[in-house]
Amino acid sequence: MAETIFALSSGAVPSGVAVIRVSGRETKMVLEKICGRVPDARKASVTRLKDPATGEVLDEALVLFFEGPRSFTGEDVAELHCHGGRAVVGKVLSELGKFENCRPAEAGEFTRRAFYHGRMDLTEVEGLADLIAAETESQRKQAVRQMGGALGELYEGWRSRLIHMRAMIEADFDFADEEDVPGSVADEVWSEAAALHGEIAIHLDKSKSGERLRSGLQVVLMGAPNAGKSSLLNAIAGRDVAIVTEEAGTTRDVIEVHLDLGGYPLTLVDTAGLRDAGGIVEREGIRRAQARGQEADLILWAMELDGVPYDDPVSGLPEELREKIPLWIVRTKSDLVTLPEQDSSGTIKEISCSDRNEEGVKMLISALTRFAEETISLGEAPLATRERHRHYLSNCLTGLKTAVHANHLPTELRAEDLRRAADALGRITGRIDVDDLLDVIFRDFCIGK
Ligand SMILES: Nc1nc2c(ncn2[C@@H]2O[C@H](COP(=O)(O)OP(=O)(O)OP(=O)(O)O)[C@@H](O)[C@H]2O)c(=O)[nH]1
Ligand SMILES: [K+]
Ligand SMILES: [Mg+2]
Repeated sequence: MAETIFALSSGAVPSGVAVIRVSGRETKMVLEKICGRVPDARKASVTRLKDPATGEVLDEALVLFFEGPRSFTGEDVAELHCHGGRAVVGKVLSELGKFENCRPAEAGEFTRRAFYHGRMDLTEVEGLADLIAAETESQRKQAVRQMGGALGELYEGWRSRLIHMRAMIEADFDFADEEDVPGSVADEVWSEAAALHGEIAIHLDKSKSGERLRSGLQVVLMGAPNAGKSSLLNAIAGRDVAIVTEEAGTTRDVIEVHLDLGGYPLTLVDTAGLRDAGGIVEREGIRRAQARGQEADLILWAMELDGVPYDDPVSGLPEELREKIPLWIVRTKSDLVTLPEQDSSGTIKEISCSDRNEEGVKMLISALTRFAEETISLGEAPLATRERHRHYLSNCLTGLKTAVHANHLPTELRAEDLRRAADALGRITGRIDVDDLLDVIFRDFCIGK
């Protein structure tokens, strides 16, 4: 990391204040040249920024200096809080680019350096990315917890238990000839390994919750053409998102609305009405609708409320979706008929509403909010939040399981499985060779972070 990097780290200009961050070996030199001195570390000072060549004043800025390793990146870091005008920011950045060994930062490069200098583990890096992307209150909570190291600590704790187990086995091995006691240390280790397997399995089981919280629950509106799906989407979103007409087959594209329901993220998806007929475009729409249904956490099956008893309410829904995905029936256009409250199939939740009746829409929204709370409730324990975590957790479990059950194999081989299990956890936190992972993880970062 020979080069010093710089970037605009605050949002788009123009803005009231723009924060330009500098990190690397030349930071002090840069400060001397454009501020005239290196300010006291961690103390804000108002300073004139000057063009080092001509002495021309570029801006009056609030300058902060953090001496490495006590900084975000672990290197010397400066923050120049300039006025957020386009020309001001452009001029300061171009002056910084003129210094030798200084160049604009790449996306995520400040955080990458923080990781390299041991300021953050990989789960903390991911937590930071999630915090920046968080749109709802529950996403913010989960991200703050992960950025604070809760998930990394959990995994490092498990990993050190595994390392300890291996050490016990090796010690036992070394002394095997000397002491001839039945019921060796190894037996204890294997039962502890089995217990750890149980703990990790429970954690992995809950990981779907953490991932859903990051990406939002997927709720897909499906039903026959003209059932009133798009009208319902518009009513729930509170704005005119999808085209509504009396023509059957109006919607073709998959239309998404992102909702914040009581702090929980939920994506509501409108789709083409399902039917056999239709032209090329509509058939493609129907194919997309079904594909989207496959990924749903919940399908809302829209059908007109008509008072006619039905045997199979969801006869239009493909078989594979019915069996796999939770489903509610939403009886639409409830303003057109008045019916006594009817109990239908009993097992499927049924809600009546109409885009012309605020009460019905409110009922549906609160039912969806409860569904979100139940599906992705945040407990006390940190949750795995990414497919990447799930992948290595299952590798860890495989290693543990093999070690525990292979009592016909030599102890060295079983200890090797424990090592594999520990390494899998080390790859989640970044303690074990992760070079191949870094590009994927830092890809989501923006410039200046
Ligand atoms: N009276 C009444 N009419 C409704 C209601 N909801 C929808 N409609 C009407 O029903 C027709 C179809 O509504 P859409 O929302 O386009 O139905 P859709 O299910 O999205 O239809 P496709 O996209 O073609 O599959 C339109 O003429 C709407 O105005 C309702 O709650 N009450
Ligand atoms: K329609
Ligand atoms: Mg529609």
